[in-house]
Amino acid sequence: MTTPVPQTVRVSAPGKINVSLKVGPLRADGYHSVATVYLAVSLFEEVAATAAARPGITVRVEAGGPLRIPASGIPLGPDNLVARAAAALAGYAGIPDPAVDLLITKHVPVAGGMGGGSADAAAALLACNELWGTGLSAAELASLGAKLGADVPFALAGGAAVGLGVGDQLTPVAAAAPLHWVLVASASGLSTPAVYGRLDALRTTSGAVAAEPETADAAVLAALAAGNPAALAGVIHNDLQPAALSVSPALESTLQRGRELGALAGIVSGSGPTLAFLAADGAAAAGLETALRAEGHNALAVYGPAPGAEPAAPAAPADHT
Ligand SMILES: C[C@@](CO)(OP(=O)(O)O)[C@H](O)COP(=O)(O)OP(=O)(O)OC[C@H]1O[C@@H](n2ccc(N)nc2=O)[C@H](O)[C@@H]1O
Ligand SMILES: Nc1ncnc2c1ncn2[C@@H]1O[C@H](COP(=O)(O)OP(=O)(O)O)[C@@H](O)[C@H]1O
Repeated sequence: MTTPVPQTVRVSAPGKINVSLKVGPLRADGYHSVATVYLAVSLFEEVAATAAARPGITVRVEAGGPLRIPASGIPLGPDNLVARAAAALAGYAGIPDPAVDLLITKHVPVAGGMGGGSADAAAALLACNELWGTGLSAAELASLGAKLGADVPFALAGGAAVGLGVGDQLTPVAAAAPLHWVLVASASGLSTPAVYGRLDALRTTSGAVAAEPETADAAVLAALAAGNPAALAGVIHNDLQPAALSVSPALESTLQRGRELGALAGIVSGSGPTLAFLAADGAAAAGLETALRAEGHNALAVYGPAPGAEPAAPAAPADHT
């Protein structure tokens, strides 16, 4: 008996926040070395890869989800990270004429500082690896992913991890208990290179000399390992935050408001503009989500760590009762 070849493979992959992000000086290659602590959160992208009748890689996007993400700003051609992921895998595995339709179900804010495009790339790598039976190992997928974006290896891995290098050199770290957060999405995104560039400019203006970040913040790792949100609240830190606030000053008042409404701490997620507020527990996060929504913010309670890229749960059967 032969094993049936799957026609569609669906994979989910998480968005992330950086609970700690130290950024070094601008390097000659245009990147910055970082020492970050990533946390995958329970807001997932999904990519469905379907075998196509004719050669070519096509991309469609279904937007929406609890944060009502619009599809605008997402390229649908070969620049989309899922198309680049499929092409990279086909090139590596020696598939000359890949034929696949890729459907992204978008839940993570676009250009939001939560690595949504990286999650899509990670999901596409895993889905095409399964669809084409190419059998790449997790390490091979991570290495292909790192060429697509610094955050892609973490979207494959999920959980909580220290990221060194440009964020792609990962070491998983322990998290004793789920941490509860409330995300606040913005109506428009911020460009990651522009926010890194603003950080360089702010440092030049102030005369601050950035150190090469060599290790992740030990106090952050201890608070994660202990599952202690109150301790974590005192030490979460993002070197890109002043730059994101400088590009988008309106974020400051929302950060302030989240704290007034009971968040233990608030931070810009990655290069922003999504904000992440840390809550004491799940009930506090639900209350904060309600309070922020009542004031017109696009807020969502999530938890982390969450799993990395994995086969998506099958759709719930239709209820015929
Ligand atoms: C800031 C962070 C924090 O995790 O995430 P986001 O806020 O984008 O989600 C990452 O460093 C972003 O990772 P990612 O979005 O995958 O970056 P890439 O596509 O590889 O790079 C886009 C551009 O950002 C800048 N970049 C990125 C990573 C890095 N360590 N240093 C940089 O200077 C470079 O200008 C680069 O050309
Ligand atoms: N699948 C994708 N989803 C979102 N953005 C994508 C995708 N493919 C390419 N992009 C481009 O990458 C940019 C940043 O993507 P995204 O990962 O959403 O943001 P961030 O780096 O802030 O986490 C977008 O503005 C868009 O131009």
